[in-house]
Amino acid sequence: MSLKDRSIALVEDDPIMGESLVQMLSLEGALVTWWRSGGEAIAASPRHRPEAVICDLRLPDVDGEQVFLAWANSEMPPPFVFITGFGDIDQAVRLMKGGAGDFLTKPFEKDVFLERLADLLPRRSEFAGACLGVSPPMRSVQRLLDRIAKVRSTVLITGETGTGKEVAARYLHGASSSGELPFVAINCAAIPADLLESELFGHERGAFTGAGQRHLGYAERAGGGTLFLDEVGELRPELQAKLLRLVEERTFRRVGGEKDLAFSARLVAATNSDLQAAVAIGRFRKDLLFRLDVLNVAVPPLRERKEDIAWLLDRFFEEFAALVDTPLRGVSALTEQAAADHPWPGNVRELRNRVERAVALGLGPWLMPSDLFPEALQHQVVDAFGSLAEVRNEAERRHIERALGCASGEMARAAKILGIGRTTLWEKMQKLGLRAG
Ligand SMILES: Nc1ncnc2c1ncn2[C@@H]1O[C@H](COP(=O)(O)OP(=O)(O)OP(=O)(O)O)[C@@H](O)[C@H]1O
Repeated sequence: MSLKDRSIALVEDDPIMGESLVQMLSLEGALVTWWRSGGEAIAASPRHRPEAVICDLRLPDVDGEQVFLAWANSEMPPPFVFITGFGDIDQAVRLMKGGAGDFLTKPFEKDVFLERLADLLPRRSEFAGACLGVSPPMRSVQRLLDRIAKVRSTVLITGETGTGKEVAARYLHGASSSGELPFVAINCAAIPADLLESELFGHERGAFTGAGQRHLGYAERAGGGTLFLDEVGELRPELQAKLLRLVEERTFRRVGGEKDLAFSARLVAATNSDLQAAVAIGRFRKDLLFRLDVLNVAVPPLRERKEDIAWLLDRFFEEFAALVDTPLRGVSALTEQAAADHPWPGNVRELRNRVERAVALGLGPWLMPSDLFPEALQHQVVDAFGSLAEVRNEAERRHIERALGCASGEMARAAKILGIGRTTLWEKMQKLGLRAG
């Protein structure tokens, strides 16, 4: 697999080794960010989302393991390739068991290094096959994104926090013809306001104190791919003006630069705030909103698409159960019921976090409501108990609903998925008060 336009981070204190790796990767077309200390890499970890990190295990300030742990706690941790000396192999093996991607012992051959790195990079086309949900509202969001993927217009994705706006943006990117090009994400609220401009547009050497070398911003690194601006409503007025120029004229300038540079990526902005209201009180530019909101995709909150809850529960359960040695065999019907009744103020993110914790701590064999909602009082958990018949009916109802969802309401296909005859399915649906479609 080619490294062209893949964003790679390097954590290496040795200037000779660092230079040579940067050169080697750049020659392959990779977009490289080089941090010369572990501290620098840790400080940058919440903002930068490279597709892989190459990290020296022995760094002068903090251990490479600490750098790995800082990234491992992020939402989409990138794979790590550790560069180790002979004495560090035990530690490297332990890190691989903990989820790092690979390690190479110095000295290593260029071709071996590039091949092992390329193997670790996520395949971009995988995004295209992803499915955003089984509920009717999410299926229509997915259909809309499939249509938008065919054009290059700017997109505004709206929705409450944690609903999956970035997941939707990644899906759109993967489904586009530029899906092999970079997807560069930036959270406008997570970067200190005074750094944002140089992070977004880059800076020239000497543009300000500490700007020791030219730095390419996200707009430039996105190339012909997608630039995803999350929480765009948080941009300060000066940056709103610069973003307007980016969208209107499709050009930008690095901080301290004199040349206009062309912006060739598709811009996808996202917000969980009401931008119309922000315009009304003068906090957001009306002309910018007009330019961003060319195509609008509204991701509904999880409470408005309850069919996705059990589906996501299963997906996250499988994802986390595969990572640890757990006695848990699956999610109980009671837990599905309790999850369906929960309002999910933190949306999909909350669900994912709850499943992660439940899988880590659950004693099994089934993930129970108290694993998912440990804060609930004991008596509430007891109240959630129904008779066996109630629980069985509820589980059947949910399973049939999911099968119908997957079969787009077609009874014959749903019956096949469920492994029962059409008449049996029809009878069960009558009994449970379900309708197809
Ligand atoms: N359809 C989905 N399938 C699988 N995981 C999802 C889905 N939607 C959201 N998630 C997961 O939920 C979490 C939150 O998603 P994401 O970051 O896309 O939400 P967001 O709306 O962009 O949040 P914010 O407003 O806080 O930026 C992530 O861990 C993401 O992987």
